[in-house]
Amino acid sequence: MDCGCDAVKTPLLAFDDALAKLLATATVVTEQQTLTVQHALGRVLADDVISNFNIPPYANSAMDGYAFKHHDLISFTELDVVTTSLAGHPSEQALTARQCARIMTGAMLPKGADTVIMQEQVHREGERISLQAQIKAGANVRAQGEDIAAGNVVLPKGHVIQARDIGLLCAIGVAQVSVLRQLKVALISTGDELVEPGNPLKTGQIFDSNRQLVMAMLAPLGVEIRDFGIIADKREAIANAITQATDWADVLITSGGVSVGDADYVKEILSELGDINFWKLAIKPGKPFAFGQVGQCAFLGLPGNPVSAAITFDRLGIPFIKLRQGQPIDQEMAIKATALVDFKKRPGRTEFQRGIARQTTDGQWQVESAGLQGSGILSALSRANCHVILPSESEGVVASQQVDIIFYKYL
Ligand SMILES: Nc1nc2c(c(=O)[nH]1)N[C@H]1C(S)=C(S)[C@@H](COP(=O)(O)OP(=O)(O)OC[C@H]3O[C@@H](n4cnc5c(N)ncnc54)[C@H](O)[C@@H]3O)O[C@H]1N2
Ligand code: MOO
Repeated sequence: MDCGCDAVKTPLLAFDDALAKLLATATVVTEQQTLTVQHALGRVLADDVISNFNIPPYANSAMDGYAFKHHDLISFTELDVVTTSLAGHPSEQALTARQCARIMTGAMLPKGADTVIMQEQVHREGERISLQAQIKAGANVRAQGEDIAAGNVVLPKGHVIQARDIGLLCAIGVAQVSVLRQLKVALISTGDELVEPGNPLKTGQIFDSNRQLVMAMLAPLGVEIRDFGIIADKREAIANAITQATDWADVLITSGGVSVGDADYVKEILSELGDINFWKLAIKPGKPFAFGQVGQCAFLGLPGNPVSAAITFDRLGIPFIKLRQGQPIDQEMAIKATALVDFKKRPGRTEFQRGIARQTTDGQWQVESAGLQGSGILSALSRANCHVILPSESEGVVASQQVDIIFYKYL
């Protein structure tokens, strides 16, 4: 039993139950904004995007060569070159029997043509060509609308815009899109011992690493971040910072002060200003993680220990924020790996240990420990590439047994 602390009174919530509770409250932002396509990367579409154009808008050549009517080949072995079609400069001349057009890749097919032969497959003398290869009707022609038909939905509402979609949107001539607004995320570190990196370190102080780590994890999610910095372990200072942050943000992320120490005010103040949905999880690291609501703002109270902050934010914070932003949460697949060492634990909490997984030549996965598993050991977290997941009631695994791993994506 723990030390006479609140763990005695507050039962630990199972990881899956905590995640389910968290996600159950995750309402998606509804406000929309219009953005130029260039600024829409990573954003969530608020409406379907419909193409006003056929793409390609006109039948065109896939090769540099000669365009002609395939039917002519029944009667003729040679064709006269009567016009030229360049990309951006279509030929005005319609082809008649036994005629062909010099044509370049991307150029519009002249009227009367339905097939293109590449120039390497013809013999040209003056303005006459003879075909040196068999060719099928319609060969090397990109049909009008073969990629996208006018009126089709090219990207559905709710889609997260990827780099490749920017190309697609530009190809259909869309300059602006309607997207959901960014989720506003505020960050606070608490602790008298904390100093911003780059400043001198006095006795009893450490550098703040949690806020920067969480901000780095948030970067690919494209949220709007406001950094409220380091707040001293003083009730009033913490209450002020939390009030300011929750007035502005959709989600407040705090680090530290959620355990049971004499200066651990964060959880206490959050419960005074709002409601704690749950506190204390049956997970390791990250037991004192707290979740709740102050006014319209949700808060995620990360434990101060750096690895606990990182792991709880990865396992609980990222899916919550993705869902609030209207993004689908990652369908993570735990895979089986052979433990190369013992991964031991005590029953009672689900553990997310730091592992280094590698694939063998026969495609099997193996995992070793990334080092010390303490919740302050950032060097092991940095070396690791995956969570080694040890179920709550297990005592871990011994070397050569199979264990579940999940690769880091945001860490
Ligand atoms: N009597 C008990 N003590 C503790 C318990 C418990 O159940 N009973 N739980 C332990 C666990 S588990 C964790 S995790 C920590 C969490 O404590 P807090 O969230 O209150 O965090 P702090 O006490 O403020 O700090 C803990 C640790 O982390 C360092 N820290 C804090 N913030 C940062 C930061 N931004 N960057 C880097 N390092 C940070 C801080 O200096 C402490 O060393 O409580 C255990 N104690
Ligand atoms: O959960 Mo604490 O995070 O064990 O250090």
